[in-house]
Amino acid sequence: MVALHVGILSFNSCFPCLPHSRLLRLRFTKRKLFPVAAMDEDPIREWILSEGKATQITKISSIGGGCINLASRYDTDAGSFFVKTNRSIGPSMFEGEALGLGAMYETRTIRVPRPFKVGPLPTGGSYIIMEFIEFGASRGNQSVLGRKLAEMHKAGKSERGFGFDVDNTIGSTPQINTWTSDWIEFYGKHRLGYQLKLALNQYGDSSIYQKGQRLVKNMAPLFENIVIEPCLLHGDLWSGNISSDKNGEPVILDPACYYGHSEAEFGMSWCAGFGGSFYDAYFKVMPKQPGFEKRRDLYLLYHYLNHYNLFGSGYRSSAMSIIDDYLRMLNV
Ligand SMILES: Nc1ncnc2c1ncn2[C@@H]1O[C@H](COP(=O)(O)OP(=O)(O)OP(=O)(O)O)[C@@H](O)[C@H]1O
Repeated sequence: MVALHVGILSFNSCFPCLPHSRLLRLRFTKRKLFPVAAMDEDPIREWILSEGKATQITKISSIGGGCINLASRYDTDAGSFFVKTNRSIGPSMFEGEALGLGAMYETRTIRVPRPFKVGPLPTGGSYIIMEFIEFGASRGNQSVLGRKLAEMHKAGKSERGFGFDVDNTIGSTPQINTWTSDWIEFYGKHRLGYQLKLALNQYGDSSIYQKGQRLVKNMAPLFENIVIEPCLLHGDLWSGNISSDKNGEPVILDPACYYGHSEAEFGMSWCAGFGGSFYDAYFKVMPKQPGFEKRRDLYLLYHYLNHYNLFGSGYRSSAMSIIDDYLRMLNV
């Protein structure tokens, strides 16, 4: 198969009986019909065998676990690569993932797979190639995870405010990351407001929409007496996206990165199993801010609303009771 990537020679080996002139004609026709030349027909192989510095792909095996994309391991003489493909969605989703992984990788704090390449598949859809990580058996040490996550929050700073260079997705829901200088405005509009609008459009749920918007307009007192600096967040930190490498070092995967309030990172904590040692280690590096406890549910709310929008009414009551509690607490 490697030979397929070296143009006329490889063609020759596939059609050994054709006279040279016929071969050239065939090659020409093929190029005309398919502007993407043979070398580009499998851009994943092409990248691995060029910039990936491999001369041979020895094995390709599929990896289960993900819900949205097809995942594979490519073993080569230059090591292993992790590849995800999506047959219907264009490269923008993986570009968002690669930018997020790249930003986290650059902080040199917590381990994340290094992203290598994103592109379109010639048959439609897209792919991402990244560093393959050999996972260990355990979930890793909670206090190391807490410390390294806090180190990432501390190191990942933004000069453009809250947001990210591209929009990305949370699950399969679009996540809008328009740069905004004010956190309360960003969280109200692009996080809670976006999900509330989705619930209104999707389910006609005007009750949750109206109450939720009332909370958005009146939530400023929850942020009194704190300075909120934009920190690089993983954005979708739940147990399915947390692992450890074979040395027991924590690894975080599959991000929905943006620069936001550090506390928003705990919005998926209801599915993350963070224990006391995790939080103790985290707060040693990123001290707990006044009012942390009273904002906790506000950050869960975004993800409960997203689950309501993705998976239906089972999550509505959790979202609604958070909104009702805040409206009562704020007396609005
Ligand atoms: N860099 C990597 N190296 C090795 N294995 C990986 C790597 N990244 C992810 N995996 C494995 O592949 C599986 C699928 O990856 P991932 O969860 O990113 O897929 P996805 O379909 O994009 O995500 P999801 O459906 O969970 O949103 C994971 O459960 C994990 O076990």
